[in-house]
Amino acid sequence: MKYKTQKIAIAYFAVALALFTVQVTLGLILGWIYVSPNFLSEILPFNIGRMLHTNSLVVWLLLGFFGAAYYLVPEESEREIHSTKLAYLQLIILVVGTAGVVVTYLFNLFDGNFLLGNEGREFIEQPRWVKAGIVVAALIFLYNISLTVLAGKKTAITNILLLGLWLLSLLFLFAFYNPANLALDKQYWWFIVHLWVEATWELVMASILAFLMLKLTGVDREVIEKWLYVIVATALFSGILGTGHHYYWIGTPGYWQWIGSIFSTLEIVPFFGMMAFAFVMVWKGRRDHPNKAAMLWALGCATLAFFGAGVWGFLHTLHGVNYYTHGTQITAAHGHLAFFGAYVSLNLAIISYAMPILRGRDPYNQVLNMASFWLMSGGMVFMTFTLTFAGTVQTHLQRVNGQAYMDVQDQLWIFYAMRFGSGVAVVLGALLFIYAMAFPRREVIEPGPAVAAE
Ligand code: HEM
Ligand code: HEM
Ligand SMILES: [Fe+2]
Repeated sequence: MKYKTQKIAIAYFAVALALFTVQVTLGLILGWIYVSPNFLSEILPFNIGRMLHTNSLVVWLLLGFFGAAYYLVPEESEREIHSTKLAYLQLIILVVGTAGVVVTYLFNLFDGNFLLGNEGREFIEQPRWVKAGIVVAALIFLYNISLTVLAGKKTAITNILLLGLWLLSLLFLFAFYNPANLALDKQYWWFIVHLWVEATWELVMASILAFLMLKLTGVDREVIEKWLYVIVATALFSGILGTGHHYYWIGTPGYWQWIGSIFSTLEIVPFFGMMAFAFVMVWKGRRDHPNKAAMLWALGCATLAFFGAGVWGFLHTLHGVNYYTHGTQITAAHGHLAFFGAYVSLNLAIISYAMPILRGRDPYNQVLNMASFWLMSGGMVFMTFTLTFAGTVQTHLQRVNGQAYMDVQDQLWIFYAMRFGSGVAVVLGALLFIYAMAFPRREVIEPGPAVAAE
């Protein structure tokens, strides 16, 4: 570790991983409710658990991005972070906001209250006071990081990271705009939900991957920067108009069906680019970096993101297909693998790389970390298949044959049972990851002098 303010990242990563455990455990509960619908129905209704599952996902991913920024910006800018105090203040605000959300959702408090009640729009259900807190925290973060970058060396990696973080924060402001007209409400709602994961977060992903490749493979910075610019340009070119794939059936004009189909198909390009980038860098790289687990997560991230977002996204993005699959388990299959591949794995990659350095622990539990990669990724891939099968059957019975929703659900039981099984693997993988990062490696018993002499 070259700069002492990089240590801020430890706190962010620790809180992120704690929330990650909460998120996947809630997923498991939701998965069990699908198998046994009355499970916990009095204490934790499905809709509340679902809000907590998706919101904790987004919050921990963002905390991970913030942590990644606090780790890599000093190294890139060759400067300490402008203010350590502000960085911790930002974390405290976010933790208090998260606690507020959990309490409000769990006990269903302040229903309908303008400031304190939850808003009920998927992913941005947070009460308005929490949203305001998020904006304050984001402003503190942007101020702190921007001043650091401006005072120091500017690299393509920090420029693109900052661009992504600024744009995603600005887009969050649409969370305050909730028009009464449902079509308009949805139109702006996708500005956050879609333009986050399919535009601005992609910039964050590309820059963090670039940083990891720079460190892990030792390829020249100029080569990495060229790739970075191409990826960012194709991401923005396709992703912005690609929002149209959510405008097919919400009451917007019909031309969106063509704009959405064409541009969202092009969204495969940046994800393919990131995968090709990662593999070409490893192939060209001269460095044999000892942290193989970080490399595994980085390559896994680029690959699973290509499949989850690119391939599974394309599967249902043409409007002729989406007409049938909209809002079925096909959507859930894609949502899970895309989020896991792109953003969960990205965070686990940078955490795997940075934590051993931050905590001065090298060698660390690397083999366990790699085992957690296979367990978690295997579980998520299996879950994606079970949901894809469930979604295919559902689409046919419900959308083609016209059977009632609940009658169809009854016939999908076996897929949901298998999804639950894969969820168990994911949760175990997550716990293993945390164990590998949190605890020192057991001492390796060196051969004694007698053995060595043989
Ligand atoms: C890191 C891993 C995970 C990620 C990234 C993730 C992500 C998500 C996302 C984005 C949604 C909303 C999906 C949509 O609107 O289509 C969701 C819902 C859900 N997730 Fe997960 N999840 C993860 C782990 C799990 C696990 C381990 C389970 C357990 C089996 C699970 C079960 C569910 C269920 C049952 C829903 C509700 C789906 C519905 O409304 O029909 N998730 N998750
Ligand atoms: C990492 C990037 C991505 C993530 C995290 C992601 C995640 C999601 C999630 C969670 C949903 C469900 C939203 C909801 O209805 O609540 C969704 C919907 C959708 N995604 Fe993605 N996605 C990504 C990239 C893509 C790409 C590249 C494509 C196209 C090639 C795509 C095509 C779609 C389509 C068509 C829907 C609407 C499904 C429906 O009509 O029900 N996604 N995505
Ligand atoms: Fe989208």
